[in-house]
Amino acid sequence: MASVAAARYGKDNVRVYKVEKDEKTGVQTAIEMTITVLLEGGIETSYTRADNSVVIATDSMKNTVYIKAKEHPVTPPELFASILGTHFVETYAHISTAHINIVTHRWTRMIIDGKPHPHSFLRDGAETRNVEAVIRQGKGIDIRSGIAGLLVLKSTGSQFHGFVRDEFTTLPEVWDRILSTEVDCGWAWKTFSGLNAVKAVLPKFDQAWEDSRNITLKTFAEENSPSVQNTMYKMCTQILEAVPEAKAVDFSLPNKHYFTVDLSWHKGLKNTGEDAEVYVPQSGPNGLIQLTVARSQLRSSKL
Ligand SMILES: O=c1[nH]c(=O)c2[nH]c(=O)[nH]c2[nH]1
Repeated sequence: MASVAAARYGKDNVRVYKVEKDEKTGVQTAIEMTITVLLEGGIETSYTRADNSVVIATDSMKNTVYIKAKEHPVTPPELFASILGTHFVETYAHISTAHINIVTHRWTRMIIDGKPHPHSFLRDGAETRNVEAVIRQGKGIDIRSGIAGLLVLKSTGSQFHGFVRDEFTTLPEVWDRILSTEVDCGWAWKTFSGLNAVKAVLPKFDQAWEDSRNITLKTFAEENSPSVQNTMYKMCTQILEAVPEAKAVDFSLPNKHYFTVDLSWHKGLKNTGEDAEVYVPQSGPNGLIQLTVARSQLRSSKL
């Protein structure tokens, strides 16, 4: 006999834009998000017996996103995800869990003649602020906040040596290399008991995002990196210290390689070692280094 082992469904790629207007100053703020809603619960019969009486149409989920965006603040995204998810598990008795993902895109205020412009913005990069929230009926809210698509490069201040050398190894050891990656990182909050518990720590969400971003950039820039592995561990431990409410921090970093090119065949041009100036950016294959550091592991590593 076959049986349903797992099922969830919902609306993906719900695009929403909201403008916040400060009537006193005339300053407006643009917020653009892409939202995913996935629901779980007593929906098995919709798959096994064509029982649509348990189906909330994904079209209605999309409508709900727009209505809740009108009725409530959409920032910080951790709050809006919690509001949305709580609505679904509290409104529909047979829905036990709501998975709400929010990707917030950058609309950075323009600086015109040295002054912040009241209503004009630019997209200064593909970086997004992300929230993955799981809202369980009567069992609290789990949130992972994060940053994705933050492309960084340093032209020196990175090394890689001392790794395994055997009959499969061709990579030379280097004491000076280019380091580039696209940061995907996240910090998982301790479980919130419900929407009110999320509301109680509201300012901490923006602060955690700012601290995590600053720590990531500062560590990347200032450290003479011995490896992606060690640099990302340093980022994780600092974020755990800066965000006491986070129980774990994770990073996924592709190593975007830049290869040197030997040009000595052309009139003896020197372009290797200390003379390297022209490199060939690689699209793939690339390294991919991942790490999660949890608070308890951090404590035991200090013993
Ligand atoms: O920082 C690095 N870590 C690795 O594991 C690795 N492997 C590799 O080929 N280059 C690098 N760089």
